[in-house]
Amino acid sequence: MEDFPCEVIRNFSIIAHIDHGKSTLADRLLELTGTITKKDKGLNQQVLDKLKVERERGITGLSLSFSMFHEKNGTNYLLNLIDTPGHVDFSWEVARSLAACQGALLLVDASQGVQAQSISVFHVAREKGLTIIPVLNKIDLPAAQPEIVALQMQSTFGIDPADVIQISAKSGKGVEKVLQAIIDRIPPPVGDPSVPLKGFLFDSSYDRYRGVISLMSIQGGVLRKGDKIASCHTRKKYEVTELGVMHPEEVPTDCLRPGQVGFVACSMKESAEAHIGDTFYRVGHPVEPMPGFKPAKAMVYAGIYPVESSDFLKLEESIKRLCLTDRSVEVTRETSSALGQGCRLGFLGTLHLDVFRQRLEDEHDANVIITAPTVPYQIVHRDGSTSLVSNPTDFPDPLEFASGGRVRAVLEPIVKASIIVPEKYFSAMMDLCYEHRGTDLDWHPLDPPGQAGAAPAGEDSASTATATATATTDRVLMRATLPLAEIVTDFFDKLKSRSSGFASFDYEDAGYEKGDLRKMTFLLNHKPVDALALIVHAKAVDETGRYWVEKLFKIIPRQLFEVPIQAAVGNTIIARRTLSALRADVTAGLYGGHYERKLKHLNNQKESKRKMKKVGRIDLPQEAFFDLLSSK
Ligand SMILES: Nc1nc2c(ncn2[C@@H]2O[C@H](COP(=O)(O)OP(=O)(O)OP(=O)(O)O)[C@@H](O)[C@H]2O)c(=O)[nH]1
Repeated sequence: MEDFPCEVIRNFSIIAHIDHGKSTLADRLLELTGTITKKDKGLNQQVLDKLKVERERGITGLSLSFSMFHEKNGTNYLLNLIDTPGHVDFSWEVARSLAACQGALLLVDASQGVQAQSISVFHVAREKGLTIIPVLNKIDLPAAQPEIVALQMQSTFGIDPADVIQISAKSGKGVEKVLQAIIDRIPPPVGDPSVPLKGFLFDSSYDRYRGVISLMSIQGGVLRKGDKIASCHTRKKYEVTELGVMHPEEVPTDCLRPGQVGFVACSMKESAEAHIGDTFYRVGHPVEPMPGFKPAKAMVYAGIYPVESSDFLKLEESIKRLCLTDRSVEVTRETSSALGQGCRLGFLGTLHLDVFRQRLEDEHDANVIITAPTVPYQIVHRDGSTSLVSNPTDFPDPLEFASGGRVRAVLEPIVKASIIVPEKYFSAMMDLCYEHRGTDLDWHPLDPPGQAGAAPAGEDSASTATATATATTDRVLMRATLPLAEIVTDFFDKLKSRSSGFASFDYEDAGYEKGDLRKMTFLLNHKPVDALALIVHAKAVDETGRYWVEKLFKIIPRQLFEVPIQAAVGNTIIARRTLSALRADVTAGLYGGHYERKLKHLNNQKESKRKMKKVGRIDLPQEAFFDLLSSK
């Protein structure tokens, strides 16, 4: 690695909206630099496919970060592609991993145009001061409109259309120019080998035998096998057992030098110890950590319970195992009187939750009930202290807000959302934002005047041409401030269905704001069911109460006695329905003449029902909760 000083190194990332061709371009670059030869292409294609599947499912599977060697005009360059996570839930991690780069390829699909995530990743890259190389992909598609999309990039990002490189990552056309631009336009990293070691952790994966494998970028000093290093964040110490470059598989090296990027194995046992954005130093030689480090924070919480209560220990074991490979899930045990033992899990977002559930079901064969997702609320107490509440059952009751109560206010997380949509769906999107307590709504046209809009995100190439033809209107970029709680349920589904799939959406964290919120409880036969408690905005109390009571009414099986189903806020009942009793037909077989006997039977039945009501509680099967919480 001594042969590669900073001047011949380029560290870059590919940033793009989902499906715009990031992996395909990475694959082409590997091929063009001979990292994957045509001969073993088949084998490596499998490696890439496996990576992709892993990434789609596990999110933290293996990274697509690689080192490539490329000779140009007699100089041997070391090009490091640094992968960034591809979903909005991880936008904060994207920002961290970009800190290891000096440049980024901004990849935009020429048939779909600039999308919401293209804009957010562009801004992150620009804030980091990276050199941005605009690349238009998929120019081979009949629906591609490279000139129009280049103008869109000009009006949205201020990019000179002359700087835009047009490629087809699929066929390889134009990809050579991308390689040239990486060398010509991206500045080399700076770093001094003689200063104390400073390693920046930008990604990690998990290996069953070796524990956590970190990907690090060396900012200063030299890292060698056997070195004792420590984390600035946790202060934990480790010994480097293996290190090297990803080419594209692990290739051990003697050392990693400034500006270089590689893998480091150092007996780190759990993924949770590998914090993206953490800085490592040589034990005894502390350094100033890279700026702006914050550990990943969970934004969506949900309780997870086994459908069969007796499966709890098995479920807990499965959750623990999955957490070994996913550093960002928070886990605590919780008990519900309705559902028994379970775990409360914190996720980065709802997609993260879905992926986790999917993995539990697929890889661990678990059958689980997941409670409604909740965001973390900040409770401001009268004595000035604050606490976070992420479980509706811990949310203060209305009495506690009253004068003399312990709570002064509740703050809820809010986000700044961006939506890109053809103008004809604009008013539907505005309504959607207002329905979800959107404020500060602001918009402006995205496409230069008179240009046709592009195809909906996610369309496959075959239908892209038709889709482009239908979207004849210009597109607008809308921005709004929304409470996070409003977008963790069905916001995204509504956004897609009300825009016929044309809207793209992204959001970023925007801190906390005061919210007028209430804890809603549901009572079955006058008993509150903890697993169903919700936190609801004051204005939505009536509607939400009625909706859930109706849903419960449909799902709960009738009992031998009457069951009132109620929604309540504090002591106030918001909605009620009553399940009538199943009437066992004790008089069947008795006919007309025996009137007195019939009456006697009916009276007996009434008496026994009264008894049942007194002792009556509902034994809701877990499956009923499953139906209730998994249906929309
Ligand atoms: N026609 C055409 N299709 C392409 C091109 N580049 C990529 N694709 C296709 O576009 C789809 C998405 O490409 P990927 O490389 O998986 O996109 P990605 O950005 O890595 O996707 P995510 O990892 O899901 O964000 C795939 O079906 C590719 O085959 C291209 O230049 N032309």
